[in-house]
Amino acid sequence: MDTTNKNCIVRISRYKNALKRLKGLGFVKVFSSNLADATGTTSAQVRKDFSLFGIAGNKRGGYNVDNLIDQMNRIFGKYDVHKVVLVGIGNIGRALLSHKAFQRESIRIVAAFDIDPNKLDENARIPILPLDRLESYIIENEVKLGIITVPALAAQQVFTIMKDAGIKGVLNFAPLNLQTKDNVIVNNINLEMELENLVYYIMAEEKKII
Ligand SMILES: NC(=O)c1ccc[n+]([C@@H]2O[C@H](COP(=O)([O-])OP(=O)(O)OC[C@H]3O[C@@H](n4cnc5c(N)ncnc54)[C@H](O)[C@@H]3O)[C@@H](O)[C@H]2O)c1
Repeated sequence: MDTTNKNCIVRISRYKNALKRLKGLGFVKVFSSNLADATGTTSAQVRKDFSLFGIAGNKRGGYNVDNLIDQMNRIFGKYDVHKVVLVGIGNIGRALLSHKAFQRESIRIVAAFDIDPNKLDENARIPILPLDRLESYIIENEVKLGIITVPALAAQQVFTIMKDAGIKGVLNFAPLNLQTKDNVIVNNINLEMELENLVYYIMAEEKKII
């Protein structure tokens, strides 16, 4: 996915969150200007993003909120169930496993894997299995998404197993950029970098240098 499309999908996600808020406030219709104000962009950008993703609606009379949310849910595949495997049951892995949204929504963690024999539990609500079963599990269950929450040193090895077994999208929490020449999308979540970024902007704002 190129950067333009990636930025656009991030904005669509923001529009969707804004729409949910506006719906909660009683809005039945919205204009592109409402969404632009709520997400810090311009009306022209909202309309451009909608056109790129084929989101239809009556521009002059306003867009129906429920209908927009429905169209965006389709873009994010909310009406299908997307199976996810998670590797590394440490602090972050456990937090993600117990996250309610992954239990009832369309994105569902179906199995977790670890190398530590003390952490395995085949009978848990989400089974925790040994790493050597990762490849066959992905293939047999046709899983397309993976989450990596192992230490940095182990992340590339885990990623290679996932990729070779057919995973197409990876959310990586380990602090390194995974190497891939294949058709796999990797989203790196680097919490330290994000915080550093925030610190910079707060400092810059205080000194009024941006
Ligand atoms: N904890 C944080 O606040 C935090 C913040 C930012 C980034 N991270 C990064 O996220 C990742 C996970 O962090 P954490 O705190 O949950 O780590 P953790 O040490 O608590 O857990 C890591 C887990 O991975 C397992 N593991 C190790 N090698 C493995 C392998 N080859 N295959 C399968 N499982 C393996 C371990 O047994 C352990 O259960 C790390 O890369 C860390 O740098 C963590």
